[in-house]
Amino acid sequence: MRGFVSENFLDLLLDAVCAVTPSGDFVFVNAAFERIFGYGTQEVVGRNMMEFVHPHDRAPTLEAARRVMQGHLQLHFENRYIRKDGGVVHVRWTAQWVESAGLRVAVAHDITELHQSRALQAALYAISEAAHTAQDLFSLFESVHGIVGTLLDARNFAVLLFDDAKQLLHPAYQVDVMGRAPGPVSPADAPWLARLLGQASAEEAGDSPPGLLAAALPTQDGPIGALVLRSEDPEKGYGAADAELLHFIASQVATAIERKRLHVGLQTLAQRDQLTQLLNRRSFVERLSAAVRAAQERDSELSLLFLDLDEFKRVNDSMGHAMGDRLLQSVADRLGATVRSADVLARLGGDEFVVLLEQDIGGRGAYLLSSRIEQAFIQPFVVGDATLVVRPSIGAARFPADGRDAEELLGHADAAMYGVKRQRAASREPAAREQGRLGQSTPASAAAEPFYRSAD
Ligand SMILES: Nc1nc2c(ncn2[C@@H]2O[C@H](COP(=O)(O)OP(=O)(O)OP(=O)(O)O)[C@@H](O)[C@H]2O)c(=O)[nH]1
Repeated sequence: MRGFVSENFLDLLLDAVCAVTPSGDFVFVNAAFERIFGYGTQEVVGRNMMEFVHPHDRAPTLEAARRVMQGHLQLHFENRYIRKDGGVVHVRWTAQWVESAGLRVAVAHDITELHQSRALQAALYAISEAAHTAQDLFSLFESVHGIVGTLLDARNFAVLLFDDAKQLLHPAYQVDVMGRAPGPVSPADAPWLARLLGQASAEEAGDSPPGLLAAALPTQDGPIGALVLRSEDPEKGYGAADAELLHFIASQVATAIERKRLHVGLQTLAQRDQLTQLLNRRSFVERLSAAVRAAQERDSELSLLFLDLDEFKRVNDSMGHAMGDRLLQSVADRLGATVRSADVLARLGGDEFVVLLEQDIGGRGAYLLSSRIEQAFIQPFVVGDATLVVRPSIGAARFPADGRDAEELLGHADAAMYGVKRQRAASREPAAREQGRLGQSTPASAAAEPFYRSAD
């Protein structure tokens, strides 16, 4: 009966059945073994099973085999094998030592699909988690890269985002093991990308380059870009199942990008001054408070500069509020170009600006920056047809000497700035009196001299 069963039923089983010697050499495999692993009987009998085990799983597999040899019935041991076609197959084993035959007998159930759906579920969860936790789009793409890498060969991976204005796809993130770094690409020059973005038909586009796998990032308003994977072995490339998988992932990534963009947009809106795009008062005070805490911990110092434009009101009064706005924007740009990238620049409101020197190099650092700003304002501002000369009064405060917290420091720097402004006004007074300007209702353009002037 036993012979009858083995001869007639073993090859009908969906699970692989095999028998190996104590050292792990195959002596028998059934037909399902070939369906699962890709190797026929002739190709494996006499070879050691460890050759086929995924390198990462060899140690636990040897340990499981040792336990079977000790007489334990091994149920539900999971490991991975490399299929003949190079693919990875996940299997769940049941194995037993058969003393009478001197062989280990094992039955392997293919759980690759189950594993893939589990991995996919985990990946989708991780992508949505990353959309919430990533600080910005780049870190979101870094996380997505890692996640896609758990499912597909993503050693070469790029996220291309579509720039509507320029009609170009920009690599917002790309990692390439060979160091290739292609720049922006126009769908007009890459028909396969045009097809992905729905701008060309399959007939027009033809096949995508060998070894490439790409999926559009779909949104309700159309694709916003694409995920692109490149295999190092174009012969092997990616299959239809991989394409389907990437397509599915791409739709989740597109949702995550949209969510992140919205979040970053709202965050920027809340943190930035809308006129100049500099940090606003609220976020500057947060930043200053954090810097004070850090300086306290490090037992170090920091400096703060407080700037207020002299007689800015006259620009508004004589040339209009819109012109005043444009001057404030130009002032913000010039300040941005004058401070170091490590300094934190903000507009507190009106014509008041502040600079925080987090990487402080002593009181001298603040003094030097203050002089540099004064120098930068010597050059007139050209706003539309007008050439305007405007100067800032600058006050400074240092932590911890001038204040223990953000509020005290700002108060001190503000007061110092007013001291400078008063001195200046006092030194201007005699000259203004001479010209008969004080106490008179004078045309703004005349009264403004020398603080601003219009182009002729
Ligand atoms: N164009 C424009 N003006 C603003 C804005 N916010 C505030 N202001 C004006 O900026 C002026 C600031 O005036 P102050 O700093 O008090 O006065 P000032 O003329 O600069 O005089 P001093 O600071 O004493 O030299 C006020 O007239 C405000 O109405 C803005 O967003 N745009």
